[in-house]
Amino acid sequence: MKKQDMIFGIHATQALLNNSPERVIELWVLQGRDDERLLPLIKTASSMGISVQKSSRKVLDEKASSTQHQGVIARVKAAKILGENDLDVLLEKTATPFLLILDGVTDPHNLGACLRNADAAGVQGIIVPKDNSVGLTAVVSKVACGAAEAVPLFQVTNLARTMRHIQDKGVWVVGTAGEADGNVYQADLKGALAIAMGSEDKGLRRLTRESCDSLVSIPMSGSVSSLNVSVATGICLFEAVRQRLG
Ligand SMILES: C[S@@+](CC[C@H](N)C(=O)[O-])C[C@H]1O[C@@H](n2cnc3c(N)ncnc32)[C@H](O)[C@@H]1O
Repeated sequence: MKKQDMIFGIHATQALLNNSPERVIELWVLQGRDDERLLPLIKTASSMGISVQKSSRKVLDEKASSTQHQGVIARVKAAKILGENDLDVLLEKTATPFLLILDGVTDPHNLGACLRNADAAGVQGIIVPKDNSVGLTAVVSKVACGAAEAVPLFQVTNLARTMRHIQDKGVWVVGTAGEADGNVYQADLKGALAIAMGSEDKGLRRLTRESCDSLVSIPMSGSVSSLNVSVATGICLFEAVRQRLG
């Protein structure tokens, strides 16, 4: 397990300082970039006693292995990996769980976008299988715009078993697949709920699909056969939000 990580981007770094400042070891900011968006961040970090170092763009690009750092990189202690026991703690204290299951999403941009959607929709936690899924990388954090530091990600060994476990605790699991008979707008998404999304290439695995309480599709009118998983996630989560608000 890695003991340290890099997180970059203004929103991701700000969220980290807000939610888990104890994880931040030091910040590197772009020399001469004392602009309006970076200054509050620099001030917050300095007030917490976190060292802030000025570096050239070239150094920042190298540290982030990316040019997408927006002039700020945080060196952080790696986040605690959450598992089945942590999920139980969440379920104990949550009256009406609203969860997202991602069955093998491998593209960091997709996981980042799903985290961002989940945060915006008020999802309390995301469940992913430990194997064959992307974890919380720096790119995921950057794309998630702060949501990776706000929404807990539970990495479980056996997804089907975890699904049965949350079902035993009263959570209704709705899987999504283009060929399902019922559509997401007809489904009841109001109670304790987990919405399960499949991977980019294969969709839901057979066992995951068979473990769902129901399956829904998003109606498609055009010529493409499926939506990007993060787009489909946003549609399903916000249909649930619409119903839960009503
Ligand atoms: C890119 S799709 C996977 C396509 C894959 N070839 C398949 O056969 O399922 C990734 C995930 O997004 C969701 N998704 C995409 N389009 C959908 C649709 N029209 N209805 C329901 N879910 C959809 C599903 O969770 C799917 O597993």
